[in-house]
Amino acid sequence: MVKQRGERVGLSLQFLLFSPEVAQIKRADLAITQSSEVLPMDSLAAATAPKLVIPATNSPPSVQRLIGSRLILKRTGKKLFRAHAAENTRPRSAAGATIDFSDPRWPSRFQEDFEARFNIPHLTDVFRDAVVPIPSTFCLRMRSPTEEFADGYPSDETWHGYVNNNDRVLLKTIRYTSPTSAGAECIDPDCTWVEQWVHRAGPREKIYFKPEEVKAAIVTCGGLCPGLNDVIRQIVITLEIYGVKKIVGIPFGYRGFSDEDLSEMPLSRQVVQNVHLSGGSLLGVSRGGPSVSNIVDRMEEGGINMLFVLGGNGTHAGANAIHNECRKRRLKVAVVGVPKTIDNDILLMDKTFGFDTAVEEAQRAINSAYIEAHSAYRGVGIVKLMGRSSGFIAMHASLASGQIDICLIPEVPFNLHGPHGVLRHLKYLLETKGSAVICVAEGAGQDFLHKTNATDASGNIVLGDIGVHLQQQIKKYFKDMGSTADVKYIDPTYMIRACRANASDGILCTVLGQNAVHGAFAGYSGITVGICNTHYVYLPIPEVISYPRVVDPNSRMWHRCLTSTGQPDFI
Ligand SMILES: Nc1ncnc2c1ncn2[C@@H]1O[C@H](COP(=O)(O)OP(=O)(O)O)[C@@H](O)[C@H]1O
Ligand SMILES: O=P(O)(O)OC[C@H]1O[C@](O)(COP(=O)(O)O)[C@@H](O)[C@@H]1O
Ligand SMILES: [Mg+2]
Repeated sequence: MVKQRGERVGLSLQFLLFSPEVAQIKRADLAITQSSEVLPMDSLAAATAPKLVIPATNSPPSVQRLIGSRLILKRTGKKLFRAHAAENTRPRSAAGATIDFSDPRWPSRFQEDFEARFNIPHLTDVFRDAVVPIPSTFCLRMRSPTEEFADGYPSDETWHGYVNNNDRVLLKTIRYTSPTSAGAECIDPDCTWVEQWVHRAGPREKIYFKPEEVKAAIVTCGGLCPGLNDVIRQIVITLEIYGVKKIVGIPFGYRGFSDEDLSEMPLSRQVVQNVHLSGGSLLGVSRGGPSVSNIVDRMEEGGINMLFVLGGNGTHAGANAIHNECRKRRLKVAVVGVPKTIDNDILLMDKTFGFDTAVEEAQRAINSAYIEAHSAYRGVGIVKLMGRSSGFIAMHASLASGQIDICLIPEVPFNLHGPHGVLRHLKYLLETKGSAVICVAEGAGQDFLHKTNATDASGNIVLGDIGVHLQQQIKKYFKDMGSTADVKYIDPTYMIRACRANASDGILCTVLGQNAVHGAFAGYSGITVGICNTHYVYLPIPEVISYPRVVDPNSRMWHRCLTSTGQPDFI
């Protein structure tokens, strides 16, 4: 299972610098990750580009100057942490090789490493010359494909709609000139500009599958997310435009590959025509399921040679394992992912589909909580929104509504009690405004809750209900002081997740779904599609799932959220 690599612990800088752990790591190079976590450079996953590397020679005050006054220390487990810290080597490039910043060629070496990491696997890596491409059949000249391509493949060589295999998209677009600049993502202490290019998505002029030889399957895994049906629909429609006739849906996630009582669902334009008009997944979803080897057995038996996998981090880990297993068995199969996560917790992408819809739908719950709180005597509204380890929905929904007084997310530690706690601030709000509204992400404040260590079928930790806990604690706090608070708790999470996609997500789903099919026909496998800096790209799966994307507590966006709510630090 893909898990977060370590426990995150919020600490003040003062404490961080003098804690025993840091006494150790001060002798090693420190990496500041994109989410402002600090860890020894050596323990940074190969796939992780650090925001900033602080060489071991930097004194603590300069660390303070460089990264501001609040940090999250990532413990990778004490033993591992110390073992790495003791090694004290030079900063590593993104690919894991050490970087010697005194070597003037380090930027070009870093760039080469980056290119290698973001290279996207292709069928010809394994089959060399055995796979001969044909001109693309993706064109609009033949709208209703003739049976068996009796008149040859349709093609349109005059159409300038194909993407060149060498086209690239710039992954990072800001040239930071100082590591102290807001949100700075620097490789070295001087913030040297290094271009980081990734592969552009889109239809290619040459394709590596004959449409009549394709059997394509689509599977949707994990939890629901607005837009799943839109993506399914676009994949089916685009496959048909290429001329594919055998398209099936795998029912109920990876489980559909193994359960005897579940069978493939034939798909066509006719079947999917109106599916985007409702939420959920036409195919059904599930967590858990069979082993990768069982899945590939079933794919072999069923003759599936294109697999489109819609899901989050876990699903993509599965997709990558399926891709590797197919390679091991020398199967000419394209496995392409489409990231589905309402939490928006996949790395490197501007956003994932369903997120916009979730933020929009959350407005209704927030507005209701506001009205309840505002109309009650000393009213407090609480809205819990999804976000297992990432508070993007809560942050964006709070910002969009302008009705939230306190936003709590998993990335930013907080106290409930004490002079700087949430409860003390609530008291102040009730005294000054008469009411207050709290928006809390489901993964926030889990330390306050009883841990059961229970996991779901996919191995994800089952979270405690922070909304209920807040409600109880607020009531008790005011009762204990002989006062009162009228607390109303709204949990709209499943109502939000079950919505159909809004117009902007509908378009995102369309482009992602179409590009997934283009990627498969182009012969790529083990890739996923995403939007980076408004352009669509193909990324190798391991790069986007090495850890969940989280809100950077030092980011401009989180700061905007704080200025909007007017909340203090709760530490
Ligand atoms: N590391 C992994 N390798 C293979 N399959 C995995 C892995 N992690 C999760 N899965 C499978 O992926 C599916 C979805 O995972 P889950 O974590 O529930 O949702 P999501 O993909 O949204 O994160 C499940 O069927 C689960 O068994
Ligand atoms: O109740 P379920 O189905 O386990 O889903 C709850 C989870 O779904 C999510 O919205 C998204 O999770 P996935 O991306 O793994 O589907 C989480 O925020 C939440 O914890
Ligand atoms: Mg998950």
